[in-house]
This record gives sequence, C-alpha cells and structure tokens, in this order.
Amino acid sequence: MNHEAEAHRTDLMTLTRHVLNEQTKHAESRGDFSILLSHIVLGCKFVCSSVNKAGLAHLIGLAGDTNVQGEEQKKLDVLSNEVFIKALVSSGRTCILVSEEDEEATFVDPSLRGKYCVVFDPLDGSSNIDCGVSIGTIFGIYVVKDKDNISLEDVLQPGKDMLAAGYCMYGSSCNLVLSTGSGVNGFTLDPSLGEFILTHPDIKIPKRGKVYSVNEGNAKNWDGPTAKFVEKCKYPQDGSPPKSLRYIGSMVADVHRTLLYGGIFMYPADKKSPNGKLRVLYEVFPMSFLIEQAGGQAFTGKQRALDLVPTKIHQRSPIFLGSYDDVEEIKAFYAAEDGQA
Ligand SMILES: O=P(O)(O)OC[C@H]1O[C@](O)(COP(=O)(O)O)[C@@H](O)[C@@H]1O
Ligand SMILES: [Mg+2]
Ligand SMILES: [Mg+2]
Repeated sequence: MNHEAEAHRTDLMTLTRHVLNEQTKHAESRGDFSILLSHIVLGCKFVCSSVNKAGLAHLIGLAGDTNVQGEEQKKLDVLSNEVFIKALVSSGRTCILVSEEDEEATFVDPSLRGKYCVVFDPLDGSSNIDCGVSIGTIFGIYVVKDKDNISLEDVLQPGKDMLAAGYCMYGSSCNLVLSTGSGVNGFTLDPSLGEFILTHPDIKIPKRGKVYSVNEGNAKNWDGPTAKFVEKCKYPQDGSPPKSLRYIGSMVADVHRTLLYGGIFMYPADKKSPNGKLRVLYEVFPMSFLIEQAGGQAFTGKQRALDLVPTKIHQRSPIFLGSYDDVEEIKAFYAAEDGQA
C-alpha cells in the first residue's frame, strides 16, 4: 500500500468512533450521550431502510391504507415517529420527547429515564415522500439538571442552550450531519457496512453563496424586507450576477445544500402565516444551531433564531439561515424597515 492509500485507510472514521473520541474529551462523561446517539443513529438507519423501499410501499405495507389481510398499513411518517420514540425511550437516557407527530410531549417512565430531552421531526419533507425526493429526520438535544424533577419548561429553552443538534437526509445517499457544539461533521452511510463514515469533517459554510431558496409561490403575501431581498437576489444592482433559485420543499435537503454550497434558505412570515411555517423546536433550532456552528447565521426577521425562547412546543417562527454575508443582507432590510417605523 502506498503512503497516500495508507493515509486514507487510517483516516477512516466511523460515527461511533468519532463520538467515543469526543467523549474522551470530557473526563466526567459516563458515556450516556454516546448511548443516546447510538439509538438515534439506529432510528435513522431503520427509517433510511424504510424510505429506500418507499416506492414499493403498497406491496410491503408502508402505504397508509389497508393491506390484503385487512390490516392497517402505516404511513412512513407515522412509522418513523414510532421508530424514534421506541429507540429514544429504550436508550434509557431520555426524559422528555417532543415530536412533530405528537400533539403532547412524551414524559418517559421514571424507570427508563435519563437526563436528555430530544426534540425531533421524524420525517421532514412529507410532501416529497411519494415521489422519491430527498426527505430527512431533524433532531435537537437538551440536558436537564434533575431527571426526577422535570417539566415542559425543560424543553421550552432557547436553541442556544441545545447540547447537540443534527439531521439525517435520506437522499441519493444517506447523510448524517451532527454538531455537539464544537463544529459540524457530516457522515455518509455505507450501506454494505451499515456504518456512517466521516466524509465531511469540520463543515464550514461559504461566507457568501450563489443560491437563494424560498417558496416563491407565497411571494404575493411577503412583507417588504423579504420582497426587497428576493428582488435583490434576482436583480442585483452592484454588478454581481443574479443568484440562482433552488427550492426542494424538504427543509433537510434545502438546508443540506445551503450548508455545503452556501447561500440562503428562508421560510419567511407572510400575510397568511404571520409566524411562517416551520416549527421552532425541531426545525428552526436544530438547523440554526448547525448553521451557526458552521460559521453562518440564522435570523427570524426580528432576532438571532437561537435566542428565541419558545412558549409552546409546536410554536412556529419565520427563518432566514445560511451564509454569513447573505443573512447579513436580509438583516439590513429588516433593520431599514424598523428605522422607518
Ligand atoms: O410546501 P412549502 O409550504 O414550501 O413548505 C415546505 C416546508 O415544509 C416542510 O415540508 C415541513 O416539514 P414536514 O414535512 O415535517 O411537515 C419542510 O420540510 C419544508 O421546508
Ligand atoms: Mg418538517
Ligand atoms: Mg415532519
């Protein structure tokens, strides 16, 4: 083996090894976080395998209707939720779970309780499930002081207090992107090994991007700053080329592209949805956490997204996130509007 090949071989880093390495940096760590993460990873692998079979859904029982035996089949988003709830509870490391699919938070039975709260969107991009376009799972993790004395307040914390956040994208490959608060790392599932391999170490989002990403179908209802910013993306007055529009309609996929290529992703407020569409706890916060950790910015139209203090578990917020300089521009449009008021 030549030197280059040898270097590649020794560089091979699995997600499991990466997390264990991180653990050794914290002398007080007893491995609870590693165990929690291994259960999240198991959930992702399970959902990935189900998503890969989604085109065969009506044949194998994932279609959401009744099968030939008269048994009810589970829709992929319902199935994903059940998988993550089971994986998280059985880890023995969680106390409160908030899922997009469940109206109420789940308080884990005291016999199985641990110190972590997990907020998650088990299957994001639901409108893309049936046509095979990339979808994903988003998660954020908080830690409580006393697992025997918990309340909903423990998850109604600002995003900046998250211990870790990540997403898994089920696309042309299965990619898990994770931050434990010291940078962002991306792993790709090797399906034959069943292991996530570190393929994107220490991701840094480009300072400025060439892409804007938004549902332009809502343009007639946008507020002034959003409309002016998008106009500037299309018709820049400073001689720079117009930005390209890319919008998949799966937050995970749109944010993944933004993280790797740069640019800005937005789901702004509009007249019909004054709080936007995306949910604070398990969409806005984890993605804002990752974007900031990669050197970008996340802004709600009023404040830094991670400073927001949620009052309800399914609360929504407008969001603009991505390359530092691009988000700086939308912030300037909002500041200018505030100045006129
Ligand atoms: O279709 P719209 O209004 O553009 O909304 C797209 C957004 O809605 C979402 O699909 C909402 O997530 P869910 O599929 O988990 O409900 C995001 O992934 C995406 O960014
Ligand atoms: Mg979602
Ligand atoms: Mg969802």
